[in-house]
Parts: sequence; structure tokens; C-alpha cells
Amino acid sequence: MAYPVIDADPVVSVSDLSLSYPAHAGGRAFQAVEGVSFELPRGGITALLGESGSGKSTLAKFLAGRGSEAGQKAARVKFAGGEARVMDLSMRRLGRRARARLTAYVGHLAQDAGATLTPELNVGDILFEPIAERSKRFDREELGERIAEMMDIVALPLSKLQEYPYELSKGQRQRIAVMRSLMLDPALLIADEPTLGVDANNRPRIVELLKWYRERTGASMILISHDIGMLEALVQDVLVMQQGRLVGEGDINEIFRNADHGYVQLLAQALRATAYDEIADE
Ligand SMILES: Nc1ncnc2c1ncn2[C@@H]1O[C@H](COP(=O)(O)OP(=O)(O)OP(=O)(O)O)[C@@H](O)[C@H]1O
Repeated sequence: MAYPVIDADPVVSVSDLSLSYPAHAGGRAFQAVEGVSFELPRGGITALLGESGSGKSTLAKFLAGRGSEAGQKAARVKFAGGEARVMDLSMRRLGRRARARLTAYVGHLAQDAGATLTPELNVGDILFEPIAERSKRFDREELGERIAEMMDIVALPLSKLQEYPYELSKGQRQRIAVMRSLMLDPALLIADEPTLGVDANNRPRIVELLKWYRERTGASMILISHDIGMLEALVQDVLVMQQGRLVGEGDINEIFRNADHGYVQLLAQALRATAYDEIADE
């Protein structure tokens, strides 16, 4: 039976991978990711960059083992060729049980996760939910202490634990969503735009939380983010996607200095401009 190898190195290994969405409404299947290859070493942090629609979220969902989770069939990511291994499990034909075992160790922060927090639960229960779903017995006190530490890092008062998502600002909800993605202590975190929709003052709190988590656990991460503060604080390597393909790959400083692909050059310029805008905003 297939079990994830938590300390596999590389933790993610992707070779010539293609992913598609099923045909629907009379249309053809859509190839969202084409011939992508890369490796994420154990403990590494890689950023996935690229313009809107380039396939970043599709790749992230698939590698996190959440590609087939969508309620509607048309939104499920389909394996369309190549190979992908996460924690040494082949993602080609991952059965339901193997998938459940894998997702216990792979955290996934979906795009705009703050907007999809369970509306009927208060923040405390939202944070406990991933753990309570997996096991009836857990140490509430120890977890409570960890939650308090995380709330402190993201600068949310403990009184927020009693509040419901609709009572929070968009940025507060996103901070809770990021905390929630860490509750099961994932050895690999795949996070889609963790700071999106969070104001410039509070984005560094999320960066701090991820740094704290990384230092505590040594977890590997794939971060989809164009937040220059996050890239500088956390990321060593970047992958750049365009129209489903990988068009740039390497050390974050090197790749932008010596970009030979037109799109990677444009992206480097845009990121530099964002950095200056942020400084001007302060
Ligand atoms: N359910 C779906 N059915 C068909 N095509 C889809 C579906 N979901 C996404 N796509 C298409 O797949 C491509 C990749 O989308 P994806 O969301 O992975 O890109 P992205 O790089 O994450 O973009 P963004 O930064 O805007 O989130 C896009 O062209 C998108 O229109």
C-alpha cells in the first residue's frame, strides 16, 4: 500500500507534467499545465511566479493532492502526462486512501482561502477543525498555547477566537486561513497567494508567521506569491510560468539579474516597481 515518505528528498519531483481540465459544455478539454519539470529539495522554499492564468493554482492544487476535490467535475484537475511524485508517492493514480494519507502531511492554502472559512464556526473552532476532523483525541491545552503564539505573531487579539468570519476584515480572515493551514503541522506547505488582499501593514505578519513555522519545523514550501517582502524574506528559488509552461527557473537573485526570457525580464521589472511602490507607501 502506498504511504507518503515524510522525509523524502526531493520532497517534490515533477517531470514533463501536463495537467488539464475536463471538456464541458460542448468544449474541449483545456490543457492548463504543459511539460513542467522541477524538483523541490527537502526543506527548500520555492516561489511559483507568473501572470494570471499561467497555471500556478492548477499545479499547486494537483501537487497538494487537492486536484480532484472540487464539487463540480469540470473544475477537477486531470493528470494528462508525465510524472509527479510528492513525498515519494506517485500522483498519477492516487487512490482515495493514499490521498488522505498524503494530505495529512501536505498543507494547502487555497487561493482566497480567507473568503471560504466555514461561516457557522467561530475562529477558535475554525482553527481546531482540521485536527478535530482527523482525530477525536488531541491536547487542547498544548494546541491552545500554539494558537495563542500564532495569534500574537499575526497581531490578532485572542478575543477574535470567539468571533465569526463575517465579523472580521478581509485581511483578518486571510491571517486566520494561513494559521489554519499550519494547524496539522504540514511537512510540506503549498500556499496560493498567502498575502493577497491583506493591507501592506499586515502582510509582514503573514511573512513572520511562515518564517516562524519554517524555523520551528524545517518544512518545505511552495509559495505562489508576487509579494516582494515575502519573496525576499523566505524564498531561495523561483519557478516562472507562462501559459502553462515553465519559462524560467533558478536562484531568485540570479534569475532576475540574468533573465534571458522576455517574460521573466518583464516580471523582474514589475517586481522591482512593486518594491519601490511599497517603499513610497510607507
Ligand atoms: N475549471 C476549469 N475549467 C477549464 N479551464 C480552467 C478551469 N480552471 C482554470 N482554468 C484555466 O486554466 C488556466 C490556468 O488557471 P490557473 O488558475 O491555474 O492560473 P493561475 O496562474 O493560478 O492564475 P491566477 O494567478 O489568476 O490565479 C487558465 O487559462 C484558466 O482559465
